[in-house]
Amino acid sequence: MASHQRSPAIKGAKVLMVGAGGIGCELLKTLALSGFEDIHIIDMDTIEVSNLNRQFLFRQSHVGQSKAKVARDAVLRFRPHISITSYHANVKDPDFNVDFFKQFNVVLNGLDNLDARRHVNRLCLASDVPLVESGTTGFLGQVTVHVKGKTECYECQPKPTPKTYPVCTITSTPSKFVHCIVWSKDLLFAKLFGDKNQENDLNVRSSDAASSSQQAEDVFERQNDEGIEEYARRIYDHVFGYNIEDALSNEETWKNRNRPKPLYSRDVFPEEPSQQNGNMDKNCATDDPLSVSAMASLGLKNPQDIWSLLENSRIFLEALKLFFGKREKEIGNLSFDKDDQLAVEFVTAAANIRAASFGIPLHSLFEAKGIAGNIVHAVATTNAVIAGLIVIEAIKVLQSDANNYRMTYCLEHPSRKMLLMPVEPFEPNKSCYVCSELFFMKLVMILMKIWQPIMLQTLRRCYLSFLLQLLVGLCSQLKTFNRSSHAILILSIERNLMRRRSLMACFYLDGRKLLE
Ligand SMILES: Nc1ncnc2c1ncn2[C@@H]1O[C@H](COP(=O)(O)OP(=O)(O)OP(=O)(O)O)[C@@H](O)[C@H]1O
Ligand SMILES: [Zn+2]
Repeated sequence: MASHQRSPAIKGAKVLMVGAGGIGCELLKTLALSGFEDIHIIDMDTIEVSNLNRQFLFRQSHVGQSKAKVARDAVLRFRPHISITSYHANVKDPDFNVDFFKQFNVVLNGLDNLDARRHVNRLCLASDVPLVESGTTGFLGQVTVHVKGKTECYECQPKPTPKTYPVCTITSTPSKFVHCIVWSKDLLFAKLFGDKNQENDLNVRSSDAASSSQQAEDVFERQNDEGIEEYARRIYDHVFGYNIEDALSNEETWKNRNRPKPLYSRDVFPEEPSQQNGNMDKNCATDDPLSVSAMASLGLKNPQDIWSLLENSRIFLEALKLFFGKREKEIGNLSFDKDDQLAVEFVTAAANIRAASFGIPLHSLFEAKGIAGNIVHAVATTNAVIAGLIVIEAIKVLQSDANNYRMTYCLEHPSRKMLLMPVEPFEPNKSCYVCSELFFMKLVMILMKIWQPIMLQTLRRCYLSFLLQLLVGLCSQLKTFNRSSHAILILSIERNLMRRRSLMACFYLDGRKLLE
């Protein structure tokens, strides 16, 4: 690539990469081809078969070997004269301390978890080394630059927590397929196969049952004299028929919404379901409960097909019957697992039947599994684009081109015909408890020294970060002090308290006193 145009800043740079996975493999290759000659790479993992479709430095024969080492060897094959040092280790190991970080001109993250990202952020702040941070989720990705005192640190803004949905949307007014999946997985599956005593927002009484002798009973309980077929159909009619009819009786709810359609098994099946029965024998060959399959019984093969309402209804009944027929011992203790084929089939079918009732497009088992397991399939191209952007920002950092630093977002759909959206980095957040250099730290330390036993107990009990943020709030107007030791002190306090060490240990990291 640009080897003949290498700038001295690139050639002389010593770079630390953390993570040799999807982004890391691309990044190492791009760094090497861009003229970087001294690269260190840390990754704690070994190669798995599932990595091979996108982590192109790895081959089948490498499965089980260190990612960092194999990535190094693969790149050295086409760039034999550069230096690549690999560490098969956790970046949180004490060996990777402030002194270790100080030897680098820039640190580049290709990690997949918040915890390690925060740790690297703090070490970069403490050692005053710029950090280029990155992440991808399917088609989405971002690269951000964090330079102490100039731009915000990785922890200046709170990170979004996993998405949750209002309960009423899930239980009564779904408008997206994901709402149907959450209902199917967290309410229906949990109610039928999980712990019966657990609180659950699913309506447990059908309108017919309310007026009958079943009034006080849980309709999800199978009666003593009830056959599996009869039970499965009763559940079907209850959740997709009676419950929807019940919801429709509240006119207010549907004033501005499309009314759902109640579905009963007698309407969905053109003939008696006994004639539709799957071939359970197709499941007899295996002893592994996780491979029992309603799809196999019914001869449905392609997980990427979108089943009709009839097919979903057949899968629903068949999966329910298989759970009671072949996995009865587990009932009461099951929780949804994306690797449990029968559970995925059941959840997909139930979500699709509910979607059909609410006029929401149906999805394939493959798609439903992704949504239910919160799986976003990695896209190799996104990783490659992000790796390229990391190198571009790293070069700017090495050339101290601060005016041109950019946070770049990789979008799924073009915005103004652009898929990449560059934004100027934000300034450090003055109330960030990691990078803001406020008097409060001194205050915390004095308090700790005086009240060590009490503080230790209290800190162990409450959330440390909450406490620190509270103190930041109180002291945010006070003058700053001590620029360098701030982030690392936080790191040390957290690390030592979590390991239940003495409070004085907090003032030392890797044997060195942090503050006078
Ligand atoms: N604390 C850590 N120390 C060192 N390496 C880490 C740490 N945490 C995560 N990593 C590495 O970061 C990399 C992230 O890569 P990626 O997101 O592609 O994940 P993956 O495990 O390779 O793939 P997937 O999770 O999608 O199966 C992994 O190789 C992982 O080992
Ligand atoms: Zn910060």
